[in-house]
Amino acid sequence: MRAAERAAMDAGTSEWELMLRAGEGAAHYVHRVAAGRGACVLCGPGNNGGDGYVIAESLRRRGYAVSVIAPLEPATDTARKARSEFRGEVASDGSPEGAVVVDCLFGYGLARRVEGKFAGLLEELASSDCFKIAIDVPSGVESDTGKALGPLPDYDLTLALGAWKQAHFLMPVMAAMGSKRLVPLNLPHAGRVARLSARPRLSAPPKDSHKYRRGLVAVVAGDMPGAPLLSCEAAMRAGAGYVKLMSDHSHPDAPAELVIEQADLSENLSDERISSVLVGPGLGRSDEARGRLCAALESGKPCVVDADALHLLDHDVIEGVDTSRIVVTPHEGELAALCKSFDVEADNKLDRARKLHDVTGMTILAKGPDTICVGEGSAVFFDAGSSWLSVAGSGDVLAGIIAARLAGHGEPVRACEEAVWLHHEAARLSGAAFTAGELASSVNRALENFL
Ligand SMILES: NC(=O)C1=CN([C@@H]2O[C@H](COP(=O)(O)OP(=O)(O)OC[C@H]3O[C@@H](n4cnc5c(N)ncnc54)[C@H](OP(=O)(O)O)[C@@H]3O)[C@@H](O)[C@H]2O)[C@@H](O)CC1
Ligand SMILES: [K+]
Repeated sequence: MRAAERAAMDAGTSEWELMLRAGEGAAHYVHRVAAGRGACVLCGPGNNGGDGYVIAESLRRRGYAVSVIAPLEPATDTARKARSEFRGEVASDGSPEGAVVVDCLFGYGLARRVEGKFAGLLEELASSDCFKIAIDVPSGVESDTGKALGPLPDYDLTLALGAWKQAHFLMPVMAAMGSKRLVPLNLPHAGRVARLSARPRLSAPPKDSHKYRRGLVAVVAGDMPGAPLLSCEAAMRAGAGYVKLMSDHSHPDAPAELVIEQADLSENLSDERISSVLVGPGLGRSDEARGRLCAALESGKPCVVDADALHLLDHDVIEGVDTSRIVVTPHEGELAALCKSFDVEADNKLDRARKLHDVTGMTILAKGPDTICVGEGSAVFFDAGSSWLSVAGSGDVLAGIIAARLAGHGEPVRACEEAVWLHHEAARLSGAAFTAGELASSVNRALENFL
């Protein structure tokens, strides 16, 4: 964000102009929700506070009763200019009062724990029943990592300025931001920025399609039959033309359309019509399971590695394998296990996923309420899906969807993005307290909504 702002300034746009765009753009939203009711703006010493004075002046000109509380005088030239342009009163003390309170204490310049008067204001805000708006990011939050450095009220609305910051899509702060909106500043993009996954557009199979062209997914099963069946169901409903279950067990509950292949796994996986392989759900963690994982990876096909298989992955297992074709789908505990196996250390989820990708070359879909995908290109973030997705078998369904999308086009990051959207949409269609089986059977209806 700083680089983008610097580039805009080097190209002739002043910092003041950027602050006006930010403040006026945000004021527009504040005006819409305040709808004439009294507003209070909390201003910090940096440019986030500067935005606050611009917002306050914009509201004042619209006829609002606006109060401003600023515990410290502005510390930057641009914030001082914003302060001098505000024609209303500024108090250094007081309580946030008014139907709407706008929090401009700190933005991405927050550098240490919030204490003293600033912490007091955020605590009062937290216990108030006003409508709470955070400008850029909630003021007690480190914008790169989402780490809380101070009190974190439950906001109703967060207005990101110019671009999304990583904290907008990371837990636990993501859950405290309320609705999120982006105020455009018309900045050029610069450097490695956070990318929010855009709603994908999927297409129906072409007129001359046949089952292999749509993709043949091989699901490698192990000791436990239930999980891979969920993955198969999801893969069939996520657009794959053909799904085979590679299993040495009998599956009396398997649907008639699922082909089950037994015996020599490596031989079966050498079928050149297979376009992706999923291994992990129900695999177990025995030596035999490890052998099946190796067979899946050695097939050279694009491969989704999930669940038990994540505990078996290490440097030896991926030795000589083209890891750019591998997608791993760890939840928090599995991510920690993978980091241990590959000697990766980092103190937050995003950095763990990034480093794991750098060390292994695999695409990492780090699951959770704040799912992140790190593969080729910049990290991809997602808006939260239904919290009902926290149910056993939900990951098996997601893995099956990824395998189906991967079978269709072979692009790991794209497959992950499409799958997360389909998974969220299937959850939305399934309502409350659904089972993983119901989730899997909603995937084709979800797909229909992206055509
Ligand atoms: N640059 C641009 O072009 C544009 C930027 N824009 C806006 O600027 C925001 C970034 O502004 P910023 O860099 O001035 O940082 P900001 O978040 O206001 O805070 C820094 C100040 O707080 C202080 N401080 C830090 N931690 C503290 C603590 N715990 N407790 C107490 N004090 C603490 C710190 O003091 P210091 O650490 O230097 O002692 C410094 O004085 C950005 O989020 C967006 O809203 C938009 O207007 C668009 C144009
Ligand atoms: K803020």
